[in-house]
Amino acid sequence: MRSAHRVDQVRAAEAALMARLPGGTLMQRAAVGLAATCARLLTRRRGRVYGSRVVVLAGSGDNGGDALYAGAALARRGARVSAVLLAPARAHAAGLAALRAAGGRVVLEQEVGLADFSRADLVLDGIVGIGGKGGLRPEAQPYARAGRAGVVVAVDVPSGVDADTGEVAGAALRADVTVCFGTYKPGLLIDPGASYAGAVQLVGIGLELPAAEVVALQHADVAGLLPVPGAESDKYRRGVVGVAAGSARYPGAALLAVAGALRGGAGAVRYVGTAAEEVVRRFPEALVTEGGPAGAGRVQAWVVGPGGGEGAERALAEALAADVPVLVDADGLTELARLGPGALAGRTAPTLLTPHTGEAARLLAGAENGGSAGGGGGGARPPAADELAAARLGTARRLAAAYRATVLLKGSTTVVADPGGAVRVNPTGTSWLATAGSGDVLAGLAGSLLAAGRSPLDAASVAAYLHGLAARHAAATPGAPVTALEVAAALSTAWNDVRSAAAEPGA
Ligand SMILES: NC(=O)C1=CN([C@@H]2O[C@H](COP(=O)(O)OP(=O)(O)OC[C@H]3O[C@@H](n4cnc5c(N)ncnc54)[C@H](OP(=O)(O)O)[C@@H]3O)[C@@H](O)[C@H]2O)[C@@H](O)CC1
Ligand SMILES: [K+]
Repeated sequence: MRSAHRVDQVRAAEAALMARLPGGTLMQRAAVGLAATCARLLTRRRGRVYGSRVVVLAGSGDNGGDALYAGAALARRGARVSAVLLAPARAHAAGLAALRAAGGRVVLEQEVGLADFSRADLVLDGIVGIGGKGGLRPEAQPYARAGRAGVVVAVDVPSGVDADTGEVAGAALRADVTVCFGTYKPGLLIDPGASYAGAVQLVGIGLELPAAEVVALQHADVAGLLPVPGAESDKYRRGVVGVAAGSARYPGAALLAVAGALRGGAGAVRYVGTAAEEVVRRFPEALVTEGGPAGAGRVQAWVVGPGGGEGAERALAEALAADVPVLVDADGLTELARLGPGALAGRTAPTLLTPHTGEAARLLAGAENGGSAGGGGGGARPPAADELAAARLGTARRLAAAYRATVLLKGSTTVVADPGGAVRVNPTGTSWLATAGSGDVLAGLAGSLLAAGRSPLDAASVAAYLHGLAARHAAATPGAPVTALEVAAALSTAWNDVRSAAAEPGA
């Protein structure tokens, strides 16, 4: 599991540890780890550190200090190191002295700095770290636009990325590798920040941190959360997932949601809706009923909404009336936005919402208006979907708080937020999942995990993880496009992948 902590948590842990250690110890630990990664990267690129060209971009804080000390260590191994000072009067004095003593040179002119930057074998981005506010300042912006021949290593956080949220206000410096200290930061795991961070490496510096609110699951965590039938299991004990999906207009959504549900570990899938005939023809193992959730037999969790069309209103009302977990997706979310959070107020079983950012915008507007069906204000401007996408963590949390439900916000970096504050970010996503029907598969899969007894947080984060992995497996060649049905078909490979990696010694 990758655990990410907020800046205030890191600062508190740092202060507690620094009170017990000689001054400068933590920065030295950070710089040693940073220099080791840089040396490995240079050796991979050029065969050796000696003679390689290194540029240190140093800002005014300790982030610049880390970079200058690491630059000094590389200079001692024979690298030709230039330090570009973005705030010359406030550069980290001891770090600068160390660099000079090791033979590094200092560059103050931007033109020279940019020329060095563009031809360097390796650039250390120490402009700003967890003390940063806002995007890159004007003096640093040309580096974000400049061409580069070598590898860019961000120190702790790519400069310009908000460490707590992954938001980028204006420009940020794109890194190939980020070396972070003490813990991951949420902004390194959540887009757009994550897309600036490249490969993220953690250097331990001995911080004692509280339990993390934001985590990214890894194979071993997911393996531990997969429902595995015991010897005594029957289909009811394994869970029956009810799928209320599809309509005359969108029969395909029913098939895709059922395809996902069949591979999520529930013991049986019960389909209700107008596509019953197509469903049973394609999936003879599914139980089917025409009509709505109220008249269907026993289920342990409902999935309602994919391709629901005009039937979504009734399906949602009937599913929410059942005292079992309910996953609401697609047309079910549009209907829920119309009703507002009051529609969930009487529920005691959990609810899981799976919006993309467009649906999130409608849900938030519905929450602010008290539901347009409820005759509330109705006048608030719905938040724009792209603004919500740029602030994914905050959006998921706002929705979870407003609806008192677990929210899986889809998109580049799927974020799952529990109303209690816990957040999981998905590390397996791929942009090829932005394909028609892929959300229907995800809804079925997550609903199946709910029916099998997983909590909404676990069901949603495990489903997102397997779904992303399946999309990678489904591609004929790495990075090739995939269809939603291929993703559903590859779910068992993803499942096996997770289990076998977790079974390996040392996992
Ligand atoms: N915590 C730990 O355990 C350890 C932390 N360590 C390291 O310390 C780093 C944190 O150092 P820090 O606190 O000095 O802050 P830092 O990020 O260097 O920047 C603050 C300076 O930048 C400025 N500034 C602000 N915004 C800006 C912007 N957008 N663009 C440009 N400049 C901007 C602001 O000045 P201002 O101009 O606003 O007065 C201020 O002077 C951390 O990321 C890690 O690398 C390790 O050494 C070991 C242990
Ligand atoms: K940085």
